[in-house]
Parts: sequence; C-alpha cells; structure tokens
Amino acid sequence: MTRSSIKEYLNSNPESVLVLDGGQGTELENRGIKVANPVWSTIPFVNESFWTDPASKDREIVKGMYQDFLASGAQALMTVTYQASFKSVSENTRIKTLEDYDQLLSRIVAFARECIGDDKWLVGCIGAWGAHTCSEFTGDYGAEPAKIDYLAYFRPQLSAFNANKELDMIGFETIPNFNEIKAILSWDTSVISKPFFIGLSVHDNGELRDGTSLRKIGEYIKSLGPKLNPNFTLLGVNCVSFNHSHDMVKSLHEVLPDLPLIAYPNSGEVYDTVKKVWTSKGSQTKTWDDIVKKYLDNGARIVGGCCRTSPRDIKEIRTAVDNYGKQ
Ligand SMILES: [Zn+2]
Repeated sequence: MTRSSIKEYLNSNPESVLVLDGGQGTELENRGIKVANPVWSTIPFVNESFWTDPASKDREIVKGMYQDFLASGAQALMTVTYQASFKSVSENTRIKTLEDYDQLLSRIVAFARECIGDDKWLVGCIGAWGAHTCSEFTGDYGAEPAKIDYLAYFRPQLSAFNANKELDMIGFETIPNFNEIKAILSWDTSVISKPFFIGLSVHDNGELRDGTSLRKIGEYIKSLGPKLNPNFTLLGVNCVSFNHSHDMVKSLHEVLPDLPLIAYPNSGEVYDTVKKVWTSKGSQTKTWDDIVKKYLDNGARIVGGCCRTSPRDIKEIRTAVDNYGKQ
C-alpha cells in the first residue's frame, strides 16, 4: 500500500489521530550510541562505516529502534536529523561542502525509509536555531533575536528536505523564540514546499521559553490570514514537560480551534544541564491514558513522545488513541 499525502489524510479524516514515534536521540543513546557531541544523534550517520560496513552495529541499532517504534503502533516516524543543520555539521564533522551535506541527508532519509517501509509517513526533523547554541530550552537568543538570519541557517536543510520525495512532512522542533516562529511563518511555498509543523518549546508555566504567551502566538497566526504558507499543517508542542503538556495543547486549541495540533512531550524526567544527565525528578504524575485523552479533547491530530520516551510509551499512546480517537 502506498501512503497518501499526510495533509490530505488529516483533512479528509477529520476525526482520526495519528501516532508518532518517540524520542529518537535518547532512544539511540539507550541502545548504546554515544550521542554527546555537537551533532548529537546524527553522529552515527557521519561515520562512513555506517554506509560501507555490512556489519555496522550502529546500522542495526537504528534499524532496531525504528522496528520497535513501528511494532508499538507508530504511523509517522522521524529522521534522526535534529542537530543536522549545515552549520552544525560543517563546523563539527568531516563533512564540509553542501554537496557532501546533501548526500548525508539523502542517505539518512533513504535509510529511514528503508527501515519503515512505504506505507508509513516520514517526517524530516529540523531542530531549532537554538539547538546549535544549546538555547532551545531557554529561548535566550541573545540581544537581537529579530536580527538573526534564520533563513540562512535553515535553508540548506530545508532545500534538501523539500527536494526529497521520501519525506512526507517537515517538522520544526523545539522552537523557543517568537522571532524564530515569525521567521518560519514568513516563508512561502518556495522556501517550504512540503507540509510542515512547528513544535514549540514551552515552559512549565505555559509560556514559550522566551516568555511569549501561547495566546499571542495564536493571535499572530490568525492575523496572517491568507498570507500563511498553505503548507503550514500543524502547530503544537514537543519536548515539553509531560505533566503540563495538556494545558499547553488546551491553550493553543482555545486560540486556534480549527488548526490541527501535534503533541509529543518528553518523558517527564528533567534534564540537568550542569551534570548533563536526565533525572527522574518530577517524573510522570499522570498516565499517557490521562493526557492523550486531554490532547484529543483539544484538537490534537498527531501524538507521540519526545526525549526519553521509548517504544513502551508509544504503545501506551497507541492504546489511548485507539480508546479515545474516533476511527
Ligand atoms: Zn526532545
């Protein structure tokens, strides 16, 4: 079976909810890949042995991760390209030219497609500008965030993803700064030519990491009216606190009741940025069953997990979506 366009699917099946995979970076780390480096989870693909060594252990690990997410019921899966901007890759790896960079991305996408098969949706994942300065959880983009050239930063990755037929959607993830949101939403179909979503990085208090209210972001989107890129398909939150995420979805739904939403929080653990470890402090006080129900009551159309969520979490999400979603 060949898949339909994800946007058309969402439009023509207004009651259905899709299950996304879990946090690829932390899941690969759990399975033994050392991701502590500037390109994070993209590192295994940068090593030529991934592509040339038939016995590559990393290949088996990535394949195993996708298989387990699929077995848990994921229908849409993401490429492992969160920290794979041209800037991050060219400054920190042996890959220096645009040509080699394009080859890296097309190899990663082709490999993911091979792992998941033709009937699942594949999302090309793009981390926030702040991912390369480790500020996606603070939103601190320096003194003049409006002057940052976001397009120059994103363009190489976007162009490669736009041109790749294996990708069904582009996901901007963990976006913490309002200026960055405005920039992304100012780009027309010549810059983003595929369906895309924006996952916001939101503080536990319900504000974007830079302090902007979700209401203000919603009002801004409404004010764009017909100027909005028609490929803008979903807005939502990712890598936010598990326990607070349903309130964020609710706030977005209140201001944008007709926009499909996406939600994939982290596991509820907290990242200690000093010790660089995840701690169980503040873990889940609710279950996936509780929060998925709340997401669905508030306009969520794609639900999954972000950092530290595993195939087990995706299975629980799948069960909850099957219970509460209308088929
Ligand atoms: Zn995450």
